[in-house]
Amino acid sequence: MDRDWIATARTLSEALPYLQRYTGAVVVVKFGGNAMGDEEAMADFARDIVLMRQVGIFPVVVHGGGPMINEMLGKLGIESQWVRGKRVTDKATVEVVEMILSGLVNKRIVQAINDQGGRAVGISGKDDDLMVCEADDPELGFVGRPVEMNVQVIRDLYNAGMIPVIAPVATGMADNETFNVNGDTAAGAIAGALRADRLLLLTDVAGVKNKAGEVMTQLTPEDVTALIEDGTIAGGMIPKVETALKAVDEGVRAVVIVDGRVANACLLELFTEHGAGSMIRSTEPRVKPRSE
Ligand SMILES: Nc1ncnc2c1ncn2[C@@H]1O[C@H](COP(=O)(O)OP(=O)(O)O)[C@@H](O)[C@H]1O
Ligand SMILES: CC(=O)N[C@@H](CCC(=O)OP(=O)(O)O)C(=O)O
Repeated sequence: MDRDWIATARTLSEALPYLQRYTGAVVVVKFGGNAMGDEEAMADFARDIVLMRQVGIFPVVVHGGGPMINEMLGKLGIESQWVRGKRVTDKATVEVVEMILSGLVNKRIVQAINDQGGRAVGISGKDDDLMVCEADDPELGFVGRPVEMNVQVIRDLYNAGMIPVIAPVATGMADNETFNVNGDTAAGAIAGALRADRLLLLTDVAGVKNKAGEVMTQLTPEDVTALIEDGTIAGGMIPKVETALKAVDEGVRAVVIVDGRVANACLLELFTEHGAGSMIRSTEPRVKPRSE
């Protein structure tokens, strides 16, 4: 028993350099539907987020919810087609997407964080015109590509001690338009606009795998392009790596694709030497300072 307490104290002590490194850092965490799992996984994620805020990090949660959307569409007898990891979205589908993401999933995460003592506030890309989109591709219907980001609402929330939890649903340029945005795309656009220190993309695999099925701990933009071209990176992993490249290009220091099924995935990545998953980072020095 005594030994366990000693180990706990040592773990905390060893985390000191990482705690110091990340104080004041903005960390955007994309919580994918497949990583949400059961209540325990949700509570575990929520505890990590609250701990991050407690030690002086500004966590910003952007979530998905693809499996939950599928479940409701199934009940309604609506089928989805997928193109390059994105859901083809007609009018009926976008209504279900908004109900499930902004309603059910967003509030479930908010509640889980608040249950752990955090102060989560749930919004979508529509609130304060956070994310304004245009149609990504005519083939995809109401799938949005963010074209205008207004991230002040996020800064206002985290500077006031709150944890923003954001559903990837957005407004369009025209009145009454609603767009379904891929969760990874939304997280990348938000991280880019905030020039975040880290973007963690939580998913249900150990990282990006190469042809031999091994997890790659570091990836360059050239690796990513080659792996998409030869089909090694496919399906839902495509928007993730494309997001990572774009985010790094926009000034995010590093993007890490992390296994969200592992307990304390965020803490493992941020606060231990071990790190986790696949990292895509810029070798360029930061050009633009982050505005407060
Ligand atoms: N090269 C690859 N490495 C790892 N996963 C890959 C790769 N190519 C395709 N995938 C698939 O991408 C999936 C992750 O994307 P997705 O299902 O959209 O996750 P999430 O719901 O967490 O956002 C993995 O479960 C895996 O099946
Ligand atoms: C355009 C598009 O594909 N939107 C996604 C939004 C949810 C999402 O991204 O969920 P995950 O992160 O759980 O996959 C969808 O309709 O499923």
